[in-house]
Amino acid sequence: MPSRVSKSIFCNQVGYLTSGDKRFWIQAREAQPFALHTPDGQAVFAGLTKPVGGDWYVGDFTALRVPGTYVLTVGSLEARVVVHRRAYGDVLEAMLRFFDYQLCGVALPEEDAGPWAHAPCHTSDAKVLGTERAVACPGGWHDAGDYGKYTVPAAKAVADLLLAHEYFPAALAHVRPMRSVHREPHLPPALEVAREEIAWLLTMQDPATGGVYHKVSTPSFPPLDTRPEDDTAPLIMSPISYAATATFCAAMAHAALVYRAHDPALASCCTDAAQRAYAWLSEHEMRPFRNPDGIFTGEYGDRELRDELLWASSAMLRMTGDSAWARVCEPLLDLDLAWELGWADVALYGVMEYLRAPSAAVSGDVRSKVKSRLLRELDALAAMAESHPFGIPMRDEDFIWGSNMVLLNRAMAFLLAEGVGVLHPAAHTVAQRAADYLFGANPLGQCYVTGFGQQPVRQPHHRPSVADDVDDPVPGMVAGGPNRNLQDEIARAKLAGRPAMTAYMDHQDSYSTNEVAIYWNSPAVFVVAGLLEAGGR
Ligand SMILES: OC[C@H]1CNC[C@@H](O)[C@@H]1O[C@@H]1O[C@H](CO)[C@@H](O[C@@H]2O[C@H](CO)[C@@H](O)[C@H](O)[C@H]2O)[C@H](O)[C@H]1O
Ligand SMILES: [Ca+2]
Ligand SMILES: [Zn+2]
Repeated sequence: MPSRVSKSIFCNQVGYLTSGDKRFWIQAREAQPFALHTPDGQAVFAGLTKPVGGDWYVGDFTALRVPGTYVLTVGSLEARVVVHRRAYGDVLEAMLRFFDYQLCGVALPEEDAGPWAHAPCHTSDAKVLGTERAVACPGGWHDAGDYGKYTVPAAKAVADLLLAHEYFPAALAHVRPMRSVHREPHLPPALEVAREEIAWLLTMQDPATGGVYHKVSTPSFPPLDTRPEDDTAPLIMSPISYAATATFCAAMAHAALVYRAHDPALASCCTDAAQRAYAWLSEHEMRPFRNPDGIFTGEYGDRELRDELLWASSAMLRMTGDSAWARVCEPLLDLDLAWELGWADVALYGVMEYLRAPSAAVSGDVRSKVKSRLLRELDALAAMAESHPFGIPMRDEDFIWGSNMVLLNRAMAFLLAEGVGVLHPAAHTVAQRAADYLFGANPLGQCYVTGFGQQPVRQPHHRPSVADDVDDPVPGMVAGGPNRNLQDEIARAKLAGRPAMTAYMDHQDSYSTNEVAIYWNSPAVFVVAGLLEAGGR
């Protein structure tokens, strides 16, 4: 098939860090000279693109380390590129403020939320399914484009934000959350934002048994053009589940450590909650959650629950420093679980908790075995990135529902590993390629974050953005991204036969490619903060 010649330059539409590596892509039949000029026409850099597979060519202008706004030209094509020490400062702030926009049960005032302000929503108690028991479970974040609040993905999102704070506090220090919606004492930004979800999670634990409800939602998804405050169907608490209780336990144990220095009262609540949740796990079987009759919102079903037990057990190990927990974790670390950071495959969170636990509490042999496997996992991802035209650790089969999260989780794994001494030479290159891809360096030239780039997401499957009378969507939201499995009507009608990396549509009805979710934004916050922190040095 004749190779196609680019109609555009595919580059990071948000910008490039002054000291970072800087690349763009084009489609061509042979290598092309390229140049960068200042707006007044002064040439500052010239180079030649190189083939990277198929008809893709890459241009590298890493050596340009003078901050500024430039015009990149390749033949008759041109693009505007920004080079700056904090090129990702604004997008990082917007991606963290997304969680405040998702807040449930509070008024988002105009002074903070701008035109996307709204009145309090979902303020009624929830009924425990099948009973007359009412539970107050206010606050927390709407999960995604819907208004459900689900324990399992909440645990991932919270863990990611806590990790971002622990790893990259300097990069996050400049971010301004919506101050008016947060209680005193004000905390470092990621902790301030995450505290709202932690406070809601605590309401999801059954005081009598320590078990944790799987979700609170209306029976069905409301229509897409429903504003939060207009979603007044009754709230139902779906049954306690093993997955919810285990991921809750892990998130609480992690939070207990992080908030000890900032909000001791919250930290001690988290400690108790984690202990009671683990006690429930010890008395219950690993039973996958299934939507009960009459409940049609998101299921977050998951048949493999040993990874959730690993995450809970190793979080308890790190929280207590008690080596007895290591004896529980070690056999689970030996299993052939998927070491990932997903909402269903969570083992890598457990691995990280184990490796970050006090060394006196773990076996030195197991620790080094775990580190070796982690390095092998990263080697496999690095090999994928090496053979991908855009340098991302993705194969065609990885372009599934939430593929942008898959990519961001993989980049996050490299940066997490660095924090426990598992250094991979490809770490920062993979993280930068993931950001380049997310911000526009992809075959669609799509910047997958609302409000950013020359071609931002404009029609996300996000009820507040659809239902309001504001043209622009809520900013800072990461869209799910290409999904080759055609899992919504629009995708089936318009995307059939498309190459995996282009099976995406910026359409409000394409929920399987264009929704947004708290646990798609959370790895993005981690990775972009990591790039900023490294670039800021
Ligand atoms: O769309 C984001 C969420 C909006 N709130 C309701 C949730 O139910 C929804 O979550 C998504 O729900 C989808 C449907 O259950 C999940 O999709 C599944 O994701 C799996 C991979 O995680 C795929 O293997 C599988 O084919 C696909 O159906 C996807 O991960 C998950 O992010
Ligand atoms: Ca699992
Ligand atoms: Zn709400």
